[in-house]
Amino acid sequence: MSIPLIDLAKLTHESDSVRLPEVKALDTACREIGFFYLTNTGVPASLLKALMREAKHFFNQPQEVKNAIDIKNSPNHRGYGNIGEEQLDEVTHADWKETFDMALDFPADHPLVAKYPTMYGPNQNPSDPATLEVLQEYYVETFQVAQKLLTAMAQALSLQDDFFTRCFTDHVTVMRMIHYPPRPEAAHDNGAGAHTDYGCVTLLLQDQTGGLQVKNRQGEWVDATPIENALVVNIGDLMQHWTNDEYVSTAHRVRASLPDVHRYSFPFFVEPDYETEVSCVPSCQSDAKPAKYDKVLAGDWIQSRFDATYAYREDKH
Ligand SMILES: O=C(O)CCC(=O)C(=O)O
Ligand SMILES: [Fe+2]
Repeated sequence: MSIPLIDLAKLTHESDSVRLPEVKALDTACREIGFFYLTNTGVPASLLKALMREAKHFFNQPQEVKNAIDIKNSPNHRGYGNIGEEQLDEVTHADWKETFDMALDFPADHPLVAKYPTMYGPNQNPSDPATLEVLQEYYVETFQVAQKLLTAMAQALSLQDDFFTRCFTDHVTVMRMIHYPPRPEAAHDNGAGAHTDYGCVTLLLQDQTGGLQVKNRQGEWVDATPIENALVVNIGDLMQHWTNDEYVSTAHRVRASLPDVHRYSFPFFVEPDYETEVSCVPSCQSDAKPAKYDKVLAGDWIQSRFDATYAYREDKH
């Protein structure tokens, strides 16, 4: 099974005859493979180029500059993660990649920071203001894409339009930059080990290198070949819970770059307010198919997944 294309301009079109078939196609993609390309996102191509440029600039800096904002020093998981820090596949190797994470910036005296200090708090920003500006702009633009997409998903699931978007007031959506450096010839080739994502949906921008693979229902690894200016979207575990396994959170992985290739990618992990109560939506349960999962707080769920993949967080709380 290949990865379908979904057009955001059609998903948000005012004419039913254009919008409804696309919402149906979105629904099918979420059920059958849990992955699709999103085209016509409205994010300016110039911003995507600027982001790529700033990522190269950021990761190219001397190690001590990056270490100054080491994620290990952030109780709430923001900043720079060195190679080997994250291991997505719990049974094989640490990932061959370096990362930078940012999210909404909550001042240290905000009540949510006191309540959930491992999820809310300040960012650790790159020192170059030009980089920060581009990252913030991309965060704002991509969050708008996420809101449109979540609205279309609510429609696909016969829910009120704002069923999902109303859970995004103090949300913990994370924007990440990843650099997969060339790996030494003899090293293992886990760029990112096989895993599912934790949140609602992930919107991924990738460069033209390739390497991302998706496991289809037949258990085969399918290449998510880059399409210029399109985002690769996948369903996360929280959305799978929310929909009683109707929408599938699908395993994916990244093969590490060849010895002389650098790859850059930008996942945007769309995650709702910590205190969002996630229990099966009405349209996904029936007498024949009762809710499979207990109600869970979105933040508790995401937290437990973080702790499993980042060694340093295990003794944090
Ligand atoms: O780099 C990629 O293409 C995918 C990364 C990914 O799956 C993740 O960070 O969750
Ligand atoms: Fe992922």
